[in-house]
Amino acid sequence: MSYPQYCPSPRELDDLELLTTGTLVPIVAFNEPGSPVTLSLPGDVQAAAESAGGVELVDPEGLPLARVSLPGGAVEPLTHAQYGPFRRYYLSPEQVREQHPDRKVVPVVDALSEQQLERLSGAGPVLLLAFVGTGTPDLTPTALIRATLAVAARLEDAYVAAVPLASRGDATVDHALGAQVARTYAGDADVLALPDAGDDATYAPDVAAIIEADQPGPEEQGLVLFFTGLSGSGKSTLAQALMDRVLEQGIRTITSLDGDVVRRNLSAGLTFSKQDRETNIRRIGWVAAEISRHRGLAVVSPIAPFDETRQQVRAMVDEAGGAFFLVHVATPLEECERRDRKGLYAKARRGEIPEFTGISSPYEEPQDADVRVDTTGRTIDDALQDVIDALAEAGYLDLRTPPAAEQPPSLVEQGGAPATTARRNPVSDEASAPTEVEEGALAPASKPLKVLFVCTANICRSPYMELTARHLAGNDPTLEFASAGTHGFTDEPMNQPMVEVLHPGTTGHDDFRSRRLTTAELEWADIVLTAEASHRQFILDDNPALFRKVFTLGQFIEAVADIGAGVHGRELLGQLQQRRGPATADLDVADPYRRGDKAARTAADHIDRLLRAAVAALSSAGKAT
Ligand SMILES: Nc1ncnc2c1ncn2[C@@H]1O[C@H](COP(=O)(O)OS(=O)(=O)O)[C@@H](OP(=O)(O)O)[C@H]1O
Ligand SMILES: Nc1ncnc2c1ncn2[C@@H]1O[C@H](COP(=O)(O)OP(=O)(O)O)[C@@H](O)[C@H]1O
Repeated sequence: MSYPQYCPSPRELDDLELLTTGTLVPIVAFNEPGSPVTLSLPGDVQAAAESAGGVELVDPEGLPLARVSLPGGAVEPLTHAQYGPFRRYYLSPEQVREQHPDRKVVPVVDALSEQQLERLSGAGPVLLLAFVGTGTPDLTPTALIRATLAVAARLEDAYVAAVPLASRGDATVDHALGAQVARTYAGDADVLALPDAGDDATYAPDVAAIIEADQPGPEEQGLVLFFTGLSGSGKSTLAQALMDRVLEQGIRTITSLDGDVVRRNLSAGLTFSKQDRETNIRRIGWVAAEISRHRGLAVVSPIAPFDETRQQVRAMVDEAGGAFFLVHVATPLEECERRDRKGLYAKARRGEIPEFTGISSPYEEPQDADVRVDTTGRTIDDALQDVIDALAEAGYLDLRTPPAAEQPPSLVEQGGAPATTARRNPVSDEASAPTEVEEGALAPASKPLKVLFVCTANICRSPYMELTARHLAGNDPTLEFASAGTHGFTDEPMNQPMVEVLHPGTTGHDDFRSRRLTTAELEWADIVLTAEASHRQFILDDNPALFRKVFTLGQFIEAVADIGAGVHGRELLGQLQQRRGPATADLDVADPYRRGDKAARTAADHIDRLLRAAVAALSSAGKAT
């Protein structure tokens, strides 16, 4: 009967290696009575192992390392771990006694100080035994070996060996086990235990440099910004606004793992059962932790309703050496339900969505949040400020100072797309030279404002918007228009029912051909106006940094109405951020495709109403003349 396979924890993997090399003698097997060297199997694996008589332990990549018999826990090695930096220094007690006999063995769990070095210089031939197991050194294992090699180079006669003795989280047990291992390595020679470095310790310059490089300050550390809260609480909105600020500062890059986006990609197919939600969050946590391992910044915004799973993510990030910062977007259920921007709460109340968080599935309020923000009755910028202040206070990220070149908001060019890249003008289809506008610099008032309309296939609504807007604008030199589709085919003509409802005198429909939305077009545009919220979301999923310039046409007009008459062009764009309301479904322009002439007429009338207000507000012609 074949043994079930199991990949143990990092601590257990370290122990396995030590058991197979005889490092832990007199302990020779897992789970000896009273021994701290344990292997714990999940219930199903334990049951299968008991009936098979043992378990096969594999490394995280699935390579079989050893068989462990049950009961008894005796270990039969299959392969030795052969990889990892400085592997050549991982010597067994037998190898040490053979290669480096009669040396005092000095256990090392941290970089050695100048004072400790001084102590060693008169000690004769030594073997510095670096304890590099999981959780033992404060430094990473590689840095501890590097620092120990640097110290050995300063001594007259010293060698270095490494042993992966892991911490059990109990100082007394760790100390006893460490002493026992050191004695095993020493054999007949002595063990020389150095006193702790103490607070006044100083380090040789090369050792100090190794410590510093290994322990980045909080501002250089990887960071996982974790927004948790009910659906509609404002997680994505705040996360996106925060990412804008990070990108504007230009110091760090970001990986965004938005709840909805993850569900469409990394977690496609998962449901909202407790188990699937946990899987979803652990996947997000795993990816985010890997990003933090490489000192990146990951911004994640799932509901993450369960405390235990959030704690697991915290532990994963911690293990990867990153910092975990929990933002509880604590907008109460009543407010989220009032917003109901996706209409999901209403459905959940009607029983059409089972296990809906806050209604029929629990949300466990975090007790360990680094900051708690209730967005009720507050502007996005105001709520964001709480997060920014808390981040700065924690020392991870200081977004309080605006970029040096910050200009008065009404004059700053909108959007986060780099302004120095070559831009294609989608209207004329000519490649334009790189613009002379530097990021953050004033956008010359004389430059036309570029408006991009977006719908699904660029054959009904967005071409109608483009052509009608141009018709309404007449010869207005302050405006340029283009359109594109999120999906669908390119080079299709405009849909005939929509051509039929164009205003008399509107030109361009004969030559019009559909186009798929590209990054170049998004960069070209000063403002992007979409037919539906789903188009806006589609763009923001891939380009969260464009948050400030993408609106649904209906959402834009609501904000314009709020700002009032008399504000035009770029000045208007500057004020939009403060007046931005939600892109709710009732503001969408319904899709008339294949729904007959009446639907085309309805869509055209709806668009006309919105466009008249839009063109009047976006045009600076009245002001310029
Ligand atoms: N049953 C149920 N409960 C909660 N939410 C639901 C459900 N069904 C669909 N949705 C939509 O999915 C979004 C939440 O997905 P998450 O991946 O963040 O949820 S979880 O963390 O796995 O619990 C959430 O999006 P946000 O509003 O952005 O939070 C909802 O739009
Ligand atoms: N102060 C605020 N902070 C964040 N969102 C706000 C605020 N005030 C109103 N809202 C609105 O609440 C809604 C929150 O939606 P969203 O950010 O998608 O939430 P979640 O990602 O938590 O589901 C948006 O429509 C947003 O415009």
